[in-house]
Amino acid sequence: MPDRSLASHSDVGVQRLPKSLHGSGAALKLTGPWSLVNNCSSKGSTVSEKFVLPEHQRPTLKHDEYTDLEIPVIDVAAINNSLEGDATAKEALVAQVREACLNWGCFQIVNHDISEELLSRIQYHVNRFFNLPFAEKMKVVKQDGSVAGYGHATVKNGDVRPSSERFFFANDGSVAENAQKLWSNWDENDFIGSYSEYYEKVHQLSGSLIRIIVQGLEVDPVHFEKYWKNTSGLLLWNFYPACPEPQKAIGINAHTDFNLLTVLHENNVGGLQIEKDGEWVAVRPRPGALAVNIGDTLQVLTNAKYRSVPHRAVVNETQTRISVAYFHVPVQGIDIVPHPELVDEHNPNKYEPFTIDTYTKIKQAQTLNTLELFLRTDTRDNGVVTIEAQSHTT
Ligand SMILES: O=C(O)CCC(=O)C(=O)O
Ligand SMILES: [Fe+2]
Repeated sequence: MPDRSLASHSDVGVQRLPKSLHGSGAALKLTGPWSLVNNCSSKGSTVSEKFVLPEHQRPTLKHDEYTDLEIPVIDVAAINNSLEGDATAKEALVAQVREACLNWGCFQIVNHDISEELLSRIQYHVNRFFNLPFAEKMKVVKQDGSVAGYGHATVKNGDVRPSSERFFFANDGSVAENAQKLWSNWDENDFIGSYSEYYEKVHQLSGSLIRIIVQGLEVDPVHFEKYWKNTSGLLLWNFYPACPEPQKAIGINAHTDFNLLTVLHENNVGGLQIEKDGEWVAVRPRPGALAVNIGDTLQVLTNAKYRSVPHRAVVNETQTRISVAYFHVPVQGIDIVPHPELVDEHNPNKYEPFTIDTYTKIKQAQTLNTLELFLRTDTRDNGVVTIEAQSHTT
């Protein structure tokens, strides 16, 4: 099964990059919103050509092809216990999370404090938004240079489009503005209320999770804290319409996330796949559970002890899938460097310093193996980095 190996999942051939950190695909041309017009199923029983992947890139693992190889499911009820209060439960949680981070780079959590009622309210708004007529959605289309708005995973000129739509939110007043444009006559308040409630909860939860994650490293946490003190995050709604020939298309290309940590809610359809030891593994959705994955910047802070997991989303023939991703983002303007206690003669510092501001821009042009652009020359094999060019941006 060729596509199961990540190494064979090269989109447009292999690029060879010079040692320089910069110039990594800045010339890529991105499509504009006009290319959103139709979705995967718009042609009836066959998939529209713009979504058809070359044969060698097609996903062979179906959305619901689950096996016994499953990502860990972790009960996080003890997440906010004080160590003094219930040391045993908390220590057990730290140990489970550590194992999951070392072996998988991701896990699912249950018994968190985001209620199923709130999750279904969010799903209601997600469905309502994406089912609006195209012209309505275009009222809030993402403009060049802004983070927030409606769009789809950016694609290079001439490349095939992922079969999904997206709506990005930013903490810059645009949520209220967009809500007004869309819902001025009906449930604007309900939308903003549900959005804010979810944002606050998932933001808090991510803050607690990241502390549990770094506790498992058994190093002085002070180095880490500046990266997430008063930090914020971004929410993204993803929408994957049913696709008449799902085996020919992809919902979101293989990528890693740019940030510290992502918390993902999905409906009960299935489609998320993660890469484990060169093979794709389908993640089984569990009602009420949230999926958590390590992002690139946490990989750097841990000097690659914890890895940012490559993942993708596949589509299916009959059901619409939605997901809501929360990206916990490090504070801007600070160099991201590994914890000194995780660097020694056996594990030299692998990365050149960078800020999240720079990284985010580069990530837009290359979404898989992006960190290889920042490998220190003394840790590279031969001074030349091999990357797979990708077409999706997170
Ligand atoms: O929808 C999913 O399962 C994955 C979404 C994702 O990876 C992303 O938005 O970065
Ligand atoms: Fe992602």
